[in-house]
Amino acid sequence: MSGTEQARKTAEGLDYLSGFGNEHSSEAVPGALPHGRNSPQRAPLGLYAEQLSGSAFTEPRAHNRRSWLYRIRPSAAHPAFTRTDNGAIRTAPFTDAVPDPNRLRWNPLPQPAPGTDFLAGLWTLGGNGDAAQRTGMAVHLYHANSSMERRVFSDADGELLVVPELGALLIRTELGLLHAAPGEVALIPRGVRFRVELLDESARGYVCENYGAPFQLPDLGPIGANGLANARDFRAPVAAYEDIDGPGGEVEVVNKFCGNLWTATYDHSPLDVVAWHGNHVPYVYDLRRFNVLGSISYDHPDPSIFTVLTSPSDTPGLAGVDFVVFAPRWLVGEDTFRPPYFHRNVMSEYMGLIEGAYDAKAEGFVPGGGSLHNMMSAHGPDRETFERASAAELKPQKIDDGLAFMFETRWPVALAPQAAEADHLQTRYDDVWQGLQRHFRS
Ligand SMILES: O=C(O)Cc1cc(O)ccc1O
Ligand SMILES: [Fe+2]
Repeated sequence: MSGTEQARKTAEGLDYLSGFGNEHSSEAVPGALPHGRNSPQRAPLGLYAEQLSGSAFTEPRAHNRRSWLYRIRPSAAHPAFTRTDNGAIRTAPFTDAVPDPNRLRWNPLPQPAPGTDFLAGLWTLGGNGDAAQRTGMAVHLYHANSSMERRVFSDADGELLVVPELGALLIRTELGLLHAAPGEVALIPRGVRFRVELLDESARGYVCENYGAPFQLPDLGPIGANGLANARDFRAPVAAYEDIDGPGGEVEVVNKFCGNLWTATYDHSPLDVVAWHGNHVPYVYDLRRFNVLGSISYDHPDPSIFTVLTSPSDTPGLAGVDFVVFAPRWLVGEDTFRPPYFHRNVMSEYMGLIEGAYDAKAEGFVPGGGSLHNMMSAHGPDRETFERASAAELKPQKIDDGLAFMFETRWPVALAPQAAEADHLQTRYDDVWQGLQRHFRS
C-alpha cells in the first residue's frame, strides 16, 4: 500500500471528542490516564507526565488553557535546536515592504517543486503585530505535493488555523489525529507538534497564524444560546501515539520561534502521547455546519454575524483577528441591495475562496486566490455585481454556489516582499470598479 493509501485508510472513520473549550480526556491504552491527580509519583504504564500550558498559569479560569500529556518520553529529552532555512515563512513585525493602501488580489500559488511538503510549501503573504509580543497575526498560503515524512512541526509563535482549499489532510498531532478536507478547518494550538500527511496528490489552502489570544467562540448576545458555530460541532482528537524509537527511528522536529525555524533530530517520535486530558487541544470543524443567521426583513447585515471564531484583544469587541465564513444561505431582504455593500472599514480584511464563487465578485476572485482590503480601503461589489443586484427581482434566493472566508483584523496587514512582488499578484484589480456609471438625477 502506498503512503497516501495508508494515510487515507487511517483517516477513514476517525473517532473524535465533541465540543469546543471542553475539558476533554482520552487514553489510547486503557489505564494510561491517572485518576484523582495529574502528576502521581509514578505515572501509569511507565509514562512521563507533562503539562503543556497555552495560557499563563494565573489567567482567569475562563481563559485558562493547559493539557496534561502522558508520554513515552518527556519533551525535555531532546538535543539542541539549530537554525534552519525559513523557506518562504515570514513573521511579524513585517517591516520589509511599505504598507500598501491599494486593493490587492492574488491568483493561487504556483505549482510547488516535486517533494514539497506542508512546511516547505508554506508561503507568507503578510500580517501585523509582533510575534514576540504575542499580538497580531499572519496570513500564509500553502501548496504541497508530498507528505511530511519523518518530520514534525510546532509553532511557538501562535496557533494555526488551517483552511484546506484543495486536497484533504491527515494531521497527526501530539493529542491525536485529525482529518481535514476542503470545507473543514483545523485549529492547532500554540506549541502542539504535528505532521501533515496528504490524502490527495496535492494540497493547497490558507493558514491564519494567530499570535494573540487563542481563538474562541464569539459571544452570541441577543442571538441567544445557540447559533453561528455550535460548540459541539468542534471535534477534538482521541489519543493516538507513535512508538518510534532507537536507531533508524530519527525524527526531525522543526520549531518556529520568534520568526525563525529551528531544527533538531530526535531519536524518537515526539508524537508519543499515550493519554491526555485538558483544554489546550486541536480541533477540526466543518464549515458547512455553521448556522448562518441573517436579515429576514431588510438590509445586508455586517459580516460579523458570520464569525466562526474570534481572537479577542484587550478592547472588548475589537478582535486581533476574526475568522468569518460566507456559507450557503438564503437571501430574502426586501427592497435591499443584497450583496456586500460598498464600504471602507477600519478593520483590515483578507479574503480567500474555498470553492465556487463569492457574491460580491463576478470574476477574478478564484478558489485558492485571495484579496486584501486594508484599513479604510474602498471596496465592495464589482461593477458587474452592482448592476446585476440593482436590477434583480427580489424573490427569495439561495446562495449555495460557494464557500468564502475572511480573516478580519484590527491592524493593517503589511505584506511580505514576496507577496508584494509575486507574479501571481493581479495587476489590474482596480478595474473591477471602473465604469460604475453616474446615475445621479437632481
Ligand atoms: O468585503 C467583503 O466582501 C467582506 C464583507 C462582506 C459583507 O457581507 C459585508 C462587509 C464586508 O466587508
Ligand atoms: Fe469588506
